[in-house]
Amino acid sequence: MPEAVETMDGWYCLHDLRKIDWTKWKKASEEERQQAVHELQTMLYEWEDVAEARDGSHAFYSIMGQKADFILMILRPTMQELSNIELRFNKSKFAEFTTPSYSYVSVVELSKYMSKEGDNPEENPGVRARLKPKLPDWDHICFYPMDKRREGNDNWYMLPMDERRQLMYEHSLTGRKYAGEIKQIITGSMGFDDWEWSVTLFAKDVLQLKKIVYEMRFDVVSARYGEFGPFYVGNILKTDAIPEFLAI
Ligand code: VOV
Repeated sequence: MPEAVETMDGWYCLHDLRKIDWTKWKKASEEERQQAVHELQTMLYEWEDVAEARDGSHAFYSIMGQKADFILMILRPTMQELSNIELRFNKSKFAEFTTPSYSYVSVVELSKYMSKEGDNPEENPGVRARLKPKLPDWDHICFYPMDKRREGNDNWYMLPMDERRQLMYEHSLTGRKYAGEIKQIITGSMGFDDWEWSVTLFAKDVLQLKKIVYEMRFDVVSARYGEFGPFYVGNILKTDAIPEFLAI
């Protein structure tokens, strides 16, 4: 029986994607709109303080196309805290003008494929920091869920550990070419949501998102074993810029 790789798990993660009901928003009174914007900004400023204290992190981006209007990605030490945030958002005035479009529940995950014999990566401060990451405030985000295939001869879960390790190593070489251009957060979601991992990429130059995903299609681990869910791409929505984003 192939051996399962050990994972290290960090902060819990919610990707919350919503649409804005622009018709309803336009029909609301100026006072209602102001209340909604103010509440939303207050929440985000509070979460910025949480991030400053290194008790969590979040990212807020507008989404291109018709699948959603914005994404809120939240990281917190416990699932309960994520739940409280979701509830608070749902009870806010602004939420009255939104409809859900997609959500994803997971936990920041690093695997031990690359660990050296006898090493305990959990003791490594760099590894510990990556399990509780500070999400970058780069201009663009790309989020998608994915699986590793389990079909006939293309069954990732039947490969021996050494073969999987080698394929992951090749994957990491492609990834390393994008150092400084792309920051990736991989979260595991087995038992939590419909796919096995979520991939969240941040880029300063939006084109680098297309380039890395394209190049990785040729890595065996993606070409042969990758299955992908819907892709979402967007632009940063800074808290101060929200009134302008929502202005009508
Ligand atoms: C930005 C670049 C980048 C870099 C440097 C990088 C490196 C690494 C390393 C070293 C490791 C293994 C150890 C660990 O850290 O877990 C991983 C792990 C993983 N990756 Fe990755 N990945 C990147 C980027 C990157 C992308 C763009 C994708 C999507 C693939 C695509 O085709 O769309 C991806 C996927 C994953 C997944 C799903 C896993 C977990 C798989 C598993 O079976 O456990 N990843 N990844």
